[in-house]
Amino acid sequence: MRLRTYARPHAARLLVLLFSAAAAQALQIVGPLLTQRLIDGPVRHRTTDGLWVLAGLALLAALLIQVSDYIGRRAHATGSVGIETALRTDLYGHMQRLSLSFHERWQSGQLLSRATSDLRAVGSFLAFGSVFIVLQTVTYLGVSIVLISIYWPLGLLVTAGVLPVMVLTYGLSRSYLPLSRRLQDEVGDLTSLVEESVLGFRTIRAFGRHRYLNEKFAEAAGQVKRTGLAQGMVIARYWPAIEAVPGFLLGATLLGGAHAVANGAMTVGELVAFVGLLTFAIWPLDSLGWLLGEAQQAATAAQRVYEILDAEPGIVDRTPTEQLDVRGHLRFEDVSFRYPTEKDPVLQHVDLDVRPGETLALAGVSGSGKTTLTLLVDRLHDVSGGRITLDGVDIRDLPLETLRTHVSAAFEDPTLFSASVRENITLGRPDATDEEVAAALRIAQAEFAYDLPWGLDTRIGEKGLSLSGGQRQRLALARAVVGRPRVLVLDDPLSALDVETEALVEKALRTVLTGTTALLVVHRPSTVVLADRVALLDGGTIAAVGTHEELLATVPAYRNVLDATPQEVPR
Ligand SMILES: Nc1ncnc2c1ncn2[C@@H]1O[C@H](COP(=O)(O)OP(=O)(O)OP(=O)(O)O)[C@@H](O)[C@H]1O
Repeated sequence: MRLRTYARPHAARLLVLLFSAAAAQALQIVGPLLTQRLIDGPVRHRTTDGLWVLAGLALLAALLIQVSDYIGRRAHATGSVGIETALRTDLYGHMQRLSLSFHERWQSGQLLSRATSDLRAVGSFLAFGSVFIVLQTVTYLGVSIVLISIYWPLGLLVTAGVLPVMVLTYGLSRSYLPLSRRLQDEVGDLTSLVEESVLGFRTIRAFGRHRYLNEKFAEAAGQVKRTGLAQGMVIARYWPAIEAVPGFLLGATLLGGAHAVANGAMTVGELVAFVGLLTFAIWPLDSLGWLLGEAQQAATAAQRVYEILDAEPGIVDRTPTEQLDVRGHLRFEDVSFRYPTEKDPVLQHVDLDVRPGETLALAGVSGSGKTTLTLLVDRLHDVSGGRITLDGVDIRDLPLETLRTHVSAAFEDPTLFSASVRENITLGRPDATDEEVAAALRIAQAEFAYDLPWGLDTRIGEKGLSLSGGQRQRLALARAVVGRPRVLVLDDPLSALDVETEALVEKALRTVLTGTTALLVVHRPSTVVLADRVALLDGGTIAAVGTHEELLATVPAYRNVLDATPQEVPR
């Protein structure tokens, strides 16, 4: 019922499918009825009178069946693809709106299997199964009425045949549904495993763990097999019984029909027509069982899809205020944050005041909460307590788009997309000019991009040209600084650079940072020099704030944090 909104725009096509399929079914019934006329007419009276009319009608019926079939199949194909596309687009759009916490909680394989095989099951059922359930029910009822009108005792018997089929199908679905859900979840886990091994191929090879992973895969695949087999066993238990019903009906019809003909209650032609029509009643009976199974599969798939569609985006626009002319005054006021999956907060009572144009470095031992703090500025996570303001406005009261236009970020792990260099750089600012892109590349010391085979149009990222870790990081930095954002959040963006390139990037960054408010996660003394002040994080709270020299002189813990940094290289 919830999916009907997706079926509604295709209602016309579904109706065409329903009517053309109904017409085809009705025309099929003409065959046995013409046979009856043939046997009880020309055959019985050994004459050719009316033979050509009957033959012409049979030919016409056959032609019309082809035409309806063509129309029906066309309607089905366009409807099914349309519904699936609409659902897939919505699902993808919704996944993009969902918060970082959602994506951290869900395995990507589970999302993938929902967006592919589950959607396919739902789309195909909406455009095919649902229509045919209606159609087969109507056909069954229609044929039953014709059978009752030919010879009511046998007609009633055939009509009653639907009852055992329904009972058996209900039993089948009760055992089959939980297995079907389990199988779909297990396929999701298997997809995650495959994805992980593809992405982590280098690490797996380097550690010689491919055998271990093969075993893990075999175990997961074995589980999928066991569930698939269990499903097969359920079908094996119920299906022969369901199939036996039409067989029994045919036997009873032949026996009862022969009696009726012998007693003169039926003509031979009527018996032949009855048996011929019976096959049209058997097909809906058979397929109803199968269609109901499809319906159950689609219901499970839809349930899995709605688990994503029903997830709240979490981070949304709250009564947005009008657009700001952002100066870049960033304040953390008694900010605390707890990951939804954790009991204890990661950040507590964080008070920071970063003035417009100021660069504040965040230092602290690993796990002290530096990255988490940077994620709050872009609202990738929302604070659990306190507030963050930009020019005095709570960032939750700013439209997300405004906030993310003014706040730009580069993370430690530079993700590049399978697109051109230019598209990667202008990801957050599609309207950036060539000059702005060139300036960003200069600042990030990423001018190597011009020397790539197709310059800035060279495709990089997955299935694109391979770049070194340092090159990727420089492009990610260029992406962050393009168009001179008001607020810049950089999480150790120079970690993969050699000493010389780092010095060059730092020199160029200095010019950007003079006019930009920046939060800079630092791990080594060389990067700290870019900052006007440093905040030392310790166990999620601010332990000290001051200039690099002040902290070096007065806070022993600060000296330890920077000294302990493994990448520090004498310069
Ligand atoms: N998605 C998450 N869910 C739950 N806990 C998390 C999550 N991400 C980080 N944490 C925890 O939050 C704490 C702070 O992590 P964070 O990454 O902010 O530290 P960090 O100071 O940036 O560390 P590093 O210098 O190693 O990058 C850690 O204890 C970490 O285990």
